[in-house]
Amino acid sequence: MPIVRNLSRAASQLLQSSGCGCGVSIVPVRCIGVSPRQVASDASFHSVTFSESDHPRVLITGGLGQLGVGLAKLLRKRFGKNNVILSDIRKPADNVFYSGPFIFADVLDYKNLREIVVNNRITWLFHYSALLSAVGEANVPLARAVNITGLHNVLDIAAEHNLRLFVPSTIGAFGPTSPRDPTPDLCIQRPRTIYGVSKVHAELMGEYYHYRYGLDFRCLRYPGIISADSQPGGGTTDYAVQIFHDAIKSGKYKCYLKPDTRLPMMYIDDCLKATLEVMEAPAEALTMRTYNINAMSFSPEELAQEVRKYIPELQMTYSVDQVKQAIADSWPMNFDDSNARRDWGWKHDYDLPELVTTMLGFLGSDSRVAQAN
Ligand SMILES: NC(=O)C1=CN([C@@H]2O[C@H](COP(=O)(O)OP(=O)(O)OC[C@H]3O[C@@H](n4cnc5c(N)ncnc54)[C@H](O)[C@@H]3O)[C@@H](O)[C@H]2O)C=CC1
Ligand SMILES: CC(=O)[C@H](N)C(=O)O
Repeated sequence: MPIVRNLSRAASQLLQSSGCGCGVSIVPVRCIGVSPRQVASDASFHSVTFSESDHPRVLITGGLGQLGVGLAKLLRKRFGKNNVILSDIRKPADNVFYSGPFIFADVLDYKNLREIVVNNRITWLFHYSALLSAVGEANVPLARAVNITGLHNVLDIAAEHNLRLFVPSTIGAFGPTSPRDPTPDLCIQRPRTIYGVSKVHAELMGEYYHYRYGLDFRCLRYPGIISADSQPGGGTTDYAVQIFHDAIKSGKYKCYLKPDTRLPMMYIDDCLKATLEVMEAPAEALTMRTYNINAMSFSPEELAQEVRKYIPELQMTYSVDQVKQAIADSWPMNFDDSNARRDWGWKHDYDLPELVTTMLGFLGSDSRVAQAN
């Protein structure tokens, strides 16, 4: 078996020469030349003060979606404005562009992404780019490219440059054969959407890179996220955001899921708080690298009933979208997040009543909320 012997000798020589002595640090560096397009990064990114240099240097990919702008705001408050770079392939609104560093980054362009990480001395990466469940089913090739090839690019760059990497997963990483009430961290995962398949792949690849190359990979499975000042990007849980807008505007909402479809949900502030907390948690506290997090669980009819406490005239009708209903019927109804609560002290702040008053207050129905209380 001379070939096998030679291969294992070569591997052990590489391991010994890796420098850190831990035996896992050979990183999957891709053989590429120097990019011909050495874009000078914005001069203001370089003007890091002494105290700012103690903070991580953060890049958020896919940052112009429902969650990224809020995450940038939270991280900038904590680490300083210039230490957090928001990126996307879309054009930012003026208020986002002027609120801190923004850069174009296509996660499918490996060399450009690598250049951004190097030029800006990035140390933490939040990988938010993705096509969500409903839009993913409408364009499987694109979802496969962004969610899987994009992830591979990010993983290699993170491993090569020793980054701490956060990749969100989702309730959509489970499927009809998973236990649904509640769904634990470790169980059967056979999702039936390209979105879910790509997220299980992300969980497994991230954990593999952690054990194989020492990558500091951290992952939370988010429930459906509800926010007032940002629009969802084409998921199955989006109804729980739209209902607030329509209830205030017209007093009517036509729901695409059946009235009793129960799904785990969370207010955006809790989601972003959890994301920062797991990234700041000491590595020793993490017994796993992928955690469920949860806050509440409700059906469209239960949400409508809570909204009617403040907008009694709300009329809810149902026109079921078969694709979204089939997806929702295969997802968890309740999420077991006891490991996150035990390991790094996860605790949500918003249950259904607080969610509803906060959303209505944000969207301009404060007077109705005040009258009802
Ligand atoms: N919003 C939610 O309810 C949940 C979100 N998540 C995860 O959190 C992350 C962020 O979610 P959202 O902000 O809601 O998503 P979103 O769909 O609102 O935003 C995704 C962003 O990715 C960008 N993008 C698409 N292709 C790209 C490419 N080639 N290169 C760079 N960027 C690209 C889009 O322009 C978009 O701004 C996603 O990974 C999602 O799977 C997980 C569970 C629930
Ligand atoms: C729960 C999610 O991941 C997302 N909101 C979707 O519905 O696709």
